Amino acid sequence: MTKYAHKSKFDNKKNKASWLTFFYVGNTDDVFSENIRRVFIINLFASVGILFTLPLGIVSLIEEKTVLGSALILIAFLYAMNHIYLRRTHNHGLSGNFVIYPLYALMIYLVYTGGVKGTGHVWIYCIPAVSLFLNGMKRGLIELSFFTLALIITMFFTDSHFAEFGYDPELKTRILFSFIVVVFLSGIYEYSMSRFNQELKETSAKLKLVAYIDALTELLNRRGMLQRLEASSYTSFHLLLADVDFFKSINDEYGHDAGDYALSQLAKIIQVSLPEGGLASRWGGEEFLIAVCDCSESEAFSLAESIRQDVEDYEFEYLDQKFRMTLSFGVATMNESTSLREAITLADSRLYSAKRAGRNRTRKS
Ligand SMILES: Nc1nc2c(ncn2[C@@H]2O[C@H](COP(=O)(O)OP(=O)(O)OP(=O)(O)O)[C@@H](O)[C@H]2O)c(=O)[nH]1
Repeated sequence: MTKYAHKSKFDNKKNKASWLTFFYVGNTDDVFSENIRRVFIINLFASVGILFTLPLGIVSLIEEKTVLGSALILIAFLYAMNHIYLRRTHNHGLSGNFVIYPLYALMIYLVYTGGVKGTGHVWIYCIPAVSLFLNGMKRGLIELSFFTLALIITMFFTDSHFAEFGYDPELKTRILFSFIVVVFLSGIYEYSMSRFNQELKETSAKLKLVAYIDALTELLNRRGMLQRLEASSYTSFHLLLADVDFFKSINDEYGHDAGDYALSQLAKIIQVSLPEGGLASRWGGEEFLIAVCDCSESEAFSLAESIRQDVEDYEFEYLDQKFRMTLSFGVATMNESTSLREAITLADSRLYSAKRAGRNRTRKS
């Protein structure tokens, strides 16, 4: 029979955020969601942005490059504001745009002016990774194509300050090609990462299914049932605990495969008898737990009796063997005065009492 000594894993489980998550994301219980991951990474990008633009902006101002210095400090300020906004709202779509578009503009500006001592162009290589991450493959590649076009126009068709720093004329072409190579490599990386993430999601969905569904009967398993019952908003429902009578002798007489087949047929009989909103689970080897709500105790008792009768009348056929089975039921109610665990224990002891009274019967007291 059933033992309920252990506490469910689902009791009072909370995902606690680390201080780093708190710094980048703010208060959240949902640390592992895709949404929060994006918020975290955008703010991480933004803080890296601040870390570079603020000191470079100050240096530029000291060197009396007023426009460049002001632009860098303005970007650092906007990123800091964005951080606060994102922490509060978690609206990563808008914030992502807010990070990437000023970044495109800043990079083109740095290439055009040469930045500090003609080194402005070395920063453009951070663009592909940030753009692909924030926009995804498709939109990222489209935006990177436009950025590359803007880069070509700036370097080859404008009166940029490139030549003023005494670079070899070949450098522009090399910058362009090396940038395209970085776009290409970042694209491959992003593609393999998104494939990996997709596979991870599918595997996690499959694992969840295996963790909560019984493979033989395709009903909820005990863990799945407990999770659903504990998460339920109903403050009262009825539990019908069923156990196959003398199931060992079915196995012994007709074989284990016939026993398996009988259990899966039994699950179907139970499933079709369930009223709307009812839940059925394979609670243990040859035990099934049914939960029904929005009905009276006597209706719950009648449901148990009707399933019991259906099973008694059903002839199981496995290969050329025919056999019959019966069920014993224990029925109990969970409500304000009886907790879920107490109701399960009560249903279990009533089932035991039905067994002792001769089996193939339902006990509700
Ligand atoms: N075929 C099959 N048998 C199972 C499965 N799970 C448990 N069993 C068998 O179910 C039987 C349960 O036997 P018991 O607990 O002695 O109970 P019973 O024979 O049903 O007798 P009562 O419950 O006292 O009426 C055992 O022989 C288990 O091997 C399963 O998944 N498939």
